[in-house]
Amino acid sequence: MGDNSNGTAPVSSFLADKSAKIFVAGHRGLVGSAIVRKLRNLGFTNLLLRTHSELDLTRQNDVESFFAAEKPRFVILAAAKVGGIHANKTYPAEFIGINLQIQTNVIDSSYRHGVQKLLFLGSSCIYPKFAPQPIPEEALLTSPLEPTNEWYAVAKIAGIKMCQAYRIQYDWDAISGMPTNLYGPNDNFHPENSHVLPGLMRRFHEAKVNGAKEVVVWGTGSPLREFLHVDDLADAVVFLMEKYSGLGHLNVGSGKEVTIKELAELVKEVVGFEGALVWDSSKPDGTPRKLMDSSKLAGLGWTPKVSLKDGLVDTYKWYLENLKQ
Ligand SMILES: NC(=O)C1=CN([C@@H]2O[C@H](COP(=O)(O)OP(=O)(O)OC[C@H]3O[C@@H](n4cnc5c(N)ncnc54)[C@H](OP(=O)(O)O)[C@@H]3O)[C@@H](O)[C@H]2O)C=CC1
Ligand SMILES: C[C@H]1O[C@H](OP(=O)(O)OP(=O)(O)OC[C@H]2O[C@@H](n3cnc4c(=O)[nH]c(N)nc43)[C@H](O)[C@@H]2O)[C@@H](O)[C@@H](O)C1=O
Repeated sequence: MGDNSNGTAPVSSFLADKSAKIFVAGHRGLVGSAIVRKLRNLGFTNLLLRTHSELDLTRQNDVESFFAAEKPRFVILAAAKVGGIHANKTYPAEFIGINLQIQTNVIDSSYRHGVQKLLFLGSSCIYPKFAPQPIPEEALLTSPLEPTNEWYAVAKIAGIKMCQAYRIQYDWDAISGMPTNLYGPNDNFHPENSHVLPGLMRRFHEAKVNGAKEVVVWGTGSPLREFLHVDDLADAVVFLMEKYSGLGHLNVGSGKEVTIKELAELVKEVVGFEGALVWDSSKPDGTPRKLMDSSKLAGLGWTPKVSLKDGLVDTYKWYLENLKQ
């Protein structure tokens, strides 16, 4: 727990012991795989990893037995039911139910089995639909959520509150980071259920390969989104594990926003598709704008490094090398 003058710095170092056992939950996903890359690059040698089929985190007894047997020292919770606007709208029961189950099981078992520190990941969708921009952490629970993702957001808000409650009642070091929209290697490129960036990358790529004249893009193109490369997020996760032990959740963003129209033009250029964009305004826009205020994290000394253009080039390279066409 924090015992420094501002009460938010950890008492012991995360980076000091590279043999510490760290459970990265969701290690094959976009975020989990980037965290594993980062930890391995830093020299960590004792990562505890389980695939979904090896350990279903919605099963309380299995999670309990796993923690009892393995006793990790640190936990980074990057396992969740995740998806873009269409998936969130279509599968509300899964987005609230699975996420509540995973996070409740992992947070509670971590506490019960002596985990020294846990990091929970939420999302910028926890904030009200019409939050002030850029969105400060204090905007949480001040007005209604965006309906397309309220089920997921409610689960994520419960995760933040659970970490806070365990810190208050048990003096236990659980922290929460709220990333903005992420992208990068190992993203989900599903045509309907993905987020906008991988969804468009795949659609433009397939249109280029098939010689299509146009590509359909959802909504009006006017919503603004803030994107962060997942390698920057992984860097921020390690930074938070090392430097932060406060009660409040912290925003993790790039500080830069683009309209969906600008994003679509950029992805089109990176992929090299030369046809036209057609806007399908029957599809939802979602929240109009969600630029986060990440100045608290910046104040602790963390800054992102990857520009959107460089990140897109890197992601498209990964896509070409890794996806079965
Ligand atoms: N992607 C984004 O833009 C953003 C993500 N985040 C947060 O980051 C975290 C990770 O997201 P992301 O990496 O994008 O998601 P992914 O879908 O890429 O990865 C999620 C991981 O969780 C695993 N998982 C899901 N359900 C279970 C389960 N029941 N038991 C065990 N493992 C399970 C998945 O395994 P499998 O595939 O085998 O099911 C997968 O490895 C989430 O908490 C998300 O809210 C926050 C902001 C933005
Ligand atoms: C990270 C965050 O992600 C989700 O929120 P979102 O930001 O609205 O997610 P999105 O990436 O799916 O869409 C962004 C914008 O882009 C437009 N859009 C255009 N064309 C496509 C398209 O082809 N696919 C998608 N998915 N969107 C498209 C789309 O209509 C919307 O205006 C949350 O549900 C929640 O999961 C969460 O936390």
